[in-house]
Amino acid sequence: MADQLHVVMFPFFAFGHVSPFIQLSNKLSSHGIHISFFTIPGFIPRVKTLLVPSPNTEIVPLQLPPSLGLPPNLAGTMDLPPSEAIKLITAIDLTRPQVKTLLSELKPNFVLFDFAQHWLPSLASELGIKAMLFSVFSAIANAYIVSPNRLSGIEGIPTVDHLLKPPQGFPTSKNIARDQSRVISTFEAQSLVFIYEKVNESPSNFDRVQEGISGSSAVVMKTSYEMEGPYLDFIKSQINKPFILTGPLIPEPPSDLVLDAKWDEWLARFSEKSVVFCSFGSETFLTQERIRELALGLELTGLPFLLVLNFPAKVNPKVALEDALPRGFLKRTKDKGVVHVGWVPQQLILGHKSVGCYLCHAGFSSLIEALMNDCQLVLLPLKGDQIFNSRLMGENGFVSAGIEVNTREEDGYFGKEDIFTAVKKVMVDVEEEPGKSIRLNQKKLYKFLKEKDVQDKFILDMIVEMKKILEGGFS
Ligand SMILES: O=c1ccn([C@@H]2O[C@H](COP(=O)(O)OP(=O)(O)O[C@H]3O[C@H](CO)[C@@H](O)[C@H](O)[C@H]3O)[C@@H](O)[C@H]2O)c(=O)[nH]1
Repeated sequence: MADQLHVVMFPFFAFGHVSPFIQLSNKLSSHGIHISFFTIPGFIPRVKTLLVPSPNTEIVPLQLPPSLGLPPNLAGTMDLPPSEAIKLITAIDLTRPQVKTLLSELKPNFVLFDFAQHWLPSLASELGIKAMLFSVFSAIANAYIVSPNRLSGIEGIPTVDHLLKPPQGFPTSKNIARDQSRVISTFEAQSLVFIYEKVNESPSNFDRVQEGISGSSAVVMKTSYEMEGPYLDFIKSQINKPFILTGPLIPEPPSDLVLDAKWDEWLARFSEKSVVFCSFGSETFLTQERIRELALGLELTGLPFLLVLNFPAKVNPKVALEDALPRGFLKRTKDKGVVHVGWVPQQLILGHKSVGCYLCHAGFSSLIEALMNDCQLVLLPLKGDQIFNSRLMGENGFVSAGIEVNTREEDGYFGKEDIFTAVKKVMVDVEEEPGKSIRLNQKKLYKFLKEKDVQDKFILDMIVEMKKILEGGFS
């Protein structure tokens, strides 16, 4: 089919990035778009369970160079100690010749790439292929962190003090601010500094994004006006490119449709919408102190809970968990709580009828998965974009469909009472404010996410925009 659009997907190889690229692939392939999905061997099993099988879709393995000593079956940053995560970016940079060969053979119309591959647009352009940066981050996070005017008037790497100030024109209202002038805390600003730092000769993530955007035919974002209107307007005012919004990309149900009996039976012991599911995505880890306070806070709520914890690579999870959990905790809570270490089928758990609340790090896909399953949100962001997702969704945010856990300005500390208070607001005190309004807003968003035609239109519009770009309607 000569007129079938062909799109190569080239995500950064961390699951939080691969996952939205898969969801977009599924939507596009269901509308007849041919998808070639680049991934590394360690990811193939997981990609296969989520990528809906279709004659329109193929997985294309990419080999990371062995010279960096990365594990051969690496499945993203979660398999690397945090200090080595940068190696994955370097390894992706080194795939450039391989990517060039693959793109010249595949001859797609478009390649969608991630924040790290700043070199991709020029390579694609040599081959007559259109490149588009697909940002898996929310507009609010993009607006605060990588808006081109972020570094205006700043010499060198921004400090925490610089990062405490939003870029000029960022839509702050007294609503979103932590106090009268600030959107984020000192602890949160500290987690952003690395984004602007060069590592050895490698460009900073900020510079990678700027270069990636500047070479793109359009910027593709996983969001919508309903969710992020003011932040989209701001980012559009800063970037002179067409924007394509994919909408929230409601995930297709995973192909292993059924929840393991082990989880299903345990969850089914509790009443409808009563269980607090608590997890932190694929690459966010809690310190021992945070684990202890979180566990005690969950116990205080008296609600049933499923707590999923993970630890950085090379840490012994059994030992780390034993050290972190309060003495006697597992015994005291054995009738109501489970603590699990390792991967869980998150979408299926959120979809279980007994799960009513999701306490999480505010990873963007995790938020959408919770909302589409009609779960209440308790937000405990720890770094980067999570902070802004949480401000967006939290009590005072534009969406205001969840509650943020109160944390300390200087070090992000929270105590068990902070967990208890936040959960109680959306799960117990539901006839009082703020729980009442938050639940109403959560329901509005749930309805928006469930409107199939509305969601489908984002993808139909995207296809129209892509055709326009090919016809020269856009640069
Ligand atoms: O045990 C697990 C853990 C995760 N997931 C899935 O993994 C995805 C995780 O998505 P998300 O929470 O958005 O991302 P993170 O894994 O936290 O990864 C990163 O990438 C996101 C961008 O997509 C950012 O928002 C996060 O801050 C960043 O940590 C979701 O589809 C989950 O369903 C599982 O199925 N099982």
